[in-house]
Amino acid sequence: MKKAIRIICRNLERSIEAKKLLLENPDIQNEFSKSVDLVLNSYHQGGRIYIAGNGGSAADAQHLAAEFVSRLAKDRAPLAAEALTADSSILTAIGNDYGYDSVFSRQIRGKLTTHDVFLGITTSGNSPNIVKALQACKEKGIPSIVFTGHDGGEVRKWSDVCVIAPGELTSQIQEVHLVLEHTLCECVEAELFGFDL
Ligand SMILES: O=C(CO)[C@@H](O)[C@H](O)[C@H](O)[C@H](O)COP(=O)(O)O
Ligand SMILES: [Zn+2]
Repeated sequence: MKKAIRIICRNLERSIEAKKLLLENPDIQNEFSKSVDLVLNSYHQGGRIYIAGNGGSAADAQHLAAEFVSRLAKDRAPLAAEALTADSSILTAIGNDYGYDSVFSRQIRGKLTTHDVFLGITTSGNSPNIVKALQACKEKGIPSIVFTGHDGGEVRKWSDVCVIAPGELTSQIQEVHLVLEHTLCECVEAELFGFDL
């Protein structure tokens, strides 16, 4: 029991430390602001946001898509958004027939237009299916954003906007990503629906 208390306090300190680094870094904040502009631009053109990630970041992709389509905090019209992680038939068919690295890139080729925007979430910045997804976006002229960590990894080379969350550990980076994701939705809905922030 005592051990659990020590660990929760340690983890809270770690989470606060990573978030504090973002609070003090205008370059990352500026890059984040570009991600809001890209998403707004897509909605203004009648497009939508498509989101993908692996593991905890797949859950984040679905969490964020749900908030766009349903709502974050205030009542408003639904916003079109889709997580590319949610259809087990599509994921298993592509995984089985073309390989796991292609699970997102093939959906991007099939579903997205240049009016849409893709958001990849990867703490390492090196998950091959996210790298391939960004390459597919480049090929098709689809705007792309990544929320990543560490030095930005491979995804940094292929994305239009790359927001690098501070933190040494995957969990810390994911906890910063969640703040970015909620803030992205909050900023987009405030702008589109005239909410005060
Ligand atoms: O949630 C966690 C760890 O907190 C894990 O499920 C984690 O998301 C998985 O290991 C992912 O495969 C990591 O992928 P990525 O963030 O490096 O792209
Ligand atoms: Zn996790």
